[in-house]
Amino acid sequence: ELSLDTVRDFLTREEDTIVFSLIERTKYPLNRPAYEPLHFGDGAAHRLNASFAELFIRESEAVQSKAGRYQSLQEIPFFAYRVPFTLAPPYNFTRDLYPAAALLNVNDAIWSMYFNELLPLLAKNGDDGNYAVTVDADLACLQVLSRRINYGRYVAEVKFRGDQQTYTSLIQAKDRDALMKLLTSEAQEDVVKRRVEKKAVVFGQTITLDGPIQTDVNHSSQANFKVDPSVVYKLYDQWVIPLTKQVEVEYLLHRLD
Ligand SMILES: O=C(O)C(=O)C[C@]1(C(=O)O)C=C[C@@H](O)C=C1
Repeated sequence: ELSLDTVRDFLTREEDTIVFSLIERTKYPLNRPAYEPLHFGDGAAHRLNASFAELFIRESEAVQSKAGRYQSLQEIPFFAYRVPFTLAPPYNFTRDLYPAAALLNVNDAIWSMYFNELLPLLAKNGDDGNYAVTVDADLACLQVLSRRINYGRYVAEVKFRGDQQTYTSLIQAKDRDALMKLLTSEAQEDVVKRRVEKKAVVFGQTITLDGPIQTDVNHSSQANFKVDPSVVYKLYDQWVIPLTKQVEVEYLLHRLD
């Protein structure tokens, strides 16, 4: 049963997965060659128009697609596939989303944000050649960020059902700004950003048998966390929440199609 509480619980639990997946990526150096166009042999003719990261993610998603991952609308791949059958047992997923807007997503924006903005803040310079495990860690980050952000479809569906009259007139007027204002709760955004920063403080500590676990975000700057809590705050403030809201508005604009 979808409600504002259940969709917010879902987003809250995804925070844990996001923080842990970022922590995993920080284990590896930047490993820049994994993100540059691949070359085989000499000359321009041997240059592929894709990086190792793109090939790895495309192939990984193809396997997962065959295994039924994208049968659930909570999951949206970065590359499009036509897969004739799935290997997984069939399951009748509930269809909570409005069909005309169900597949709407901002994966392209998530992809470029992750590689161009976030990754340089996460990974230290260096190259240890462990490209497959590194890019596997990128894939885990991308998948959870995509699931969280594109879950804005479900949040928007709940909000629409909760106030159909107001939303319907704004949708009919195609009033983006008013829709954005109506679905925004600044108090909730503040809770989310401060909580996720605290999770980075708590989850990212080196655990020893003596001493208390640190929970105070403001007095923890001297400590050495696995992922910088201020980067996690910034990730939510600048990208995760704004993109989620973009998904919500786009979903609503197609809610009466
Ligand atoms: O919880 C909500 O109501 C949401 O719409 C989700 C979310 C978020 O991305 O965390 C986005 C917009 C709101 O202003 C508050 C929070």
